Amino acid sequence: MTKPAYKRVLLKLSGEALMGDDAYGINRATIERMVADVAEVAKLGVELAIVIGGGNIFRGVAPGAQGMDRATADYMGMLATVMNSLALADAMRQVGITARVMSAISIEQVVEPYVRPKALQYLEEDKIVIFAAGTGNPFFTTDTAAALRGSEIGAEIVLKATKVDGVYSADPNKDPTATRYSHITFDEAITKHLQVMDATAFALCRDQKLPIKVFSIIKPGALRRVILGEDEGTLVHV
Ligand SMILES: Nc1ncnc2c1ncn2[C@@H]1O[C@H](COP(=O)(O)OP(=O)(O)OP(=O)(O)O)[C@@H](O)[C@H]1O
Ligand SMILES: O=c1ccn([C@@H]2O[C@H](COP(=O)(O)O)[C@@H](O)[C@H]2O)c(=O)[nH]1
Repeated sequence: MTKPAYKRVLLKLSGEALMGDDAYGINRATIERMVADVAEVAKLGVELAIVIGGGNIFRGVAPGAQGMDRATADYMGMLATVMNSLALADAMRQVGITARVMSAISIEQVVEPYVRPKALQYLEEDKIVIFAAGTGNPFFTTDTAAALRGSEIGAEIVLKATKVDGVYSADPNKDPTATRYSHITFDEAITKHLQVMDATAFALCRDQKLPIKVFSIIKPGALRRVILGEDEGTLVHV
């Protein structure tokens, strides 16, 4: 009998990874693979809330936003996460998973607003909750939204599913000599300026004593291994 190591988790899915090998946007095969991974762990009985990034469509700090008012660019980034959230929920629906998208910004004709008690109710009903539009505020990221919502819903851990298989001593995509940590404290990650997540997200999780696991969403079976508490990725802890 396989027993999950957690009862409730906040899964942060990389927006950038959604592109697959495409230049931008949502790659169909990639989103279907991500949903298959999620379906596999949902069956284990773990309550899942998801935050998805927007890097495959728009980032307020990207070169394409240069010259724009930062807050306006950030709202565009948040809307990009709404699109990804809707695509994710729809891909889940197609394989028989019930998901609810809740937005931090008000666009009620499209998606229901984020209301914490309602989100908790959905989780208790074993529905997957997808938190869209980040924190609802410019100058933040979806990593911080994951830390925030994870804290609000009483998740036991934030799982950052990204394109790299953990936290490295430097960006492994830029420095081939970078080495991977199996675990690292929040304070070390912040003082070493490790940019796999932003410092705001690290600081919030540290203050709330909410551990983070960074792992690869590309590696087959990695999400399941993380959920089962097996040795995978990097644990960031107090
Ligand atoms: N010390 C580090 N260890 C690991 N990855 C790092 C480090 N420093 C920078 N990175 C980079 O951080 C990236 C992951 O963070 P990023 O927020 O850019 O992406 P994401 O969360 O996967 O995408 P999105 O923001 O679209 O959801 C990795 O792909 C890696 O290139
Ligand atoms: O709380 C938030 C979350 C996101 N944004 C903007 O959206 C983009 C995309 O999010 P990523 O975390 O980079 O994938 C981000 O660059 C911001 O521009 C935001 O303003 N507030």
